[in-house]
Amino acid sequence: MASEIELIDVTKRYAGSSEPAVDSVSLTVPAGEIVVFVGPSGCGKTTTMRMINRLIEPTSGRITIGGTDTRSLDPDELRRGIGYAIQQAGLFPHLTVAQNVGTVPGLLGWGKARVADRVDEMLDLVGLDPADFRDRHPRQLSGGQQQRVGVARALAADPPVLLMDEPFGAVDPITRGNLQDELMRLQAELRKTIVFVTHDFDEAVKLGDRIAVLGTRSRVLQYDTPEAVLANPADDTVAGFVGAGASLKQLTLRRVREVELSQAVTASVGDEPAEVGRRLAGSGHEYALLLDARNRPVSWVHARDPRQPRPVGDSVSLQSTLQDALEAILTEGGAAVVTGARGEYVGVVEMDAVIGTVRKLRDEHAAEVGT
Ligand SMILES: Nc1ncnc2c1ncn2[C@@H]1O[C@H](COP(=O)(O)OP(=O)(O)OP(=O)(O)O)[C@@H](O)[C@H]1O
Repeated sequence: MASEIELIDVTKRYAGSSEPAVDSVSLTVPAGEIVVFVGPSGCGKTTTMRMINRLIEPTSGRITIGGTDTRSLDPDELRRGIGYAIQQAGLFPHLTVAQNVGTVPGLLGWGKARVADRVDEMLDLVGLDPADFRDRHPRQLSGGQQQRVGVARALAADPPVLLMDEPFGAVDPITRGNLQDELMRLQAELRKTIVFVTHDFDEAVKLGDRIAVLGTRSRVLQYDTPEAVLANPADDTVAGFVGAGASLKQLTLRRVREVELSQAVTASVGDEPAEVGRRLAGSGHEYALLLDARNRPVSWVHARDPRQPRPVGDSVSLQSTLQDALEAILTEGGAAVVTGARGEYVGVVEMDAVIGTVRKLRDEHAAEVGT
């Protein structure tokens, strides 16, 4: 069960600072969604996030979780109900992986056997073999493994709310991508309310159901879906943050199944070249796609040279992103073959269809904001 989080006019003034670190922020995080706070260093992301679990007490304003004012709860009790994952994982170095993951369930008074079961279930969930990892110490883990344990620990007591502060900030880009993919897979299953802090805009686009772009003192510059922020940055500051290549980034948000597919001229691998030539004649196409007995694409043949097939290299599925499709189009030179669940030919995606989709997206979002 997830809970909505609401920040109402929340301000934080640190003692001795003339300016507030967070100035009157109001924002609703819908239940079961990932909201990413993204903004430059020092803008107040961490302060804003930590006020949610009262690691930092707001100077004024109100925060509710599932409708309950957090000030009405004991801070320790509040924090046991909120998962918290941070950069460098923040594991206790002298405790084993199992003891780290079992910390909050232990504090909640769960019995030993139940905690042990839960630890194994959580390690499994984040892709670590419990038999191999439960008795290790954090120093015996790679950075990526430590981050996985950090996520397992945050989820162990099954909290409805998860706060994640640059949780994948300290690992290499490939591990980071894998951890992001895993978080998305977990979230599809768990549907927690997640607040995620990063200064990496691409990470925000990939993970967020919504993105809150924050400026100085945590002022909310734009709060919208990644599609809308990319298509229509609210002002120059947001545009600067979105950075170059906004249209290319949009391609990672759209799937091949959303694009109108074209049909290639097809023939069977065993067909006579003359038959292939007949099919191409008058079709307006230069190439035919040869399919095997199970309808799977094998090679392309050119009308002028039907005896010299060229193997299909890169193909995409209906679930692939348009970025993958574009990559395949460029590799294949013209069109990318699209296959279904069993590898069967479904259609082809062409450059024009990709361009058309990006243009349509931009028009839709332009219409929404009335520009
Ligand atoms: N304990 C503190 N006492 C005084 N000022 C603080 C304290 N913690 C943070 N600040 C100040 O508050 C502002 C916001 O800090 P915060 O850590 O929330 O920003 P951030 O956006 O998370 O930054 P980063 O991305 O660099 O982690 C900064 O100017 C910082 O110097």
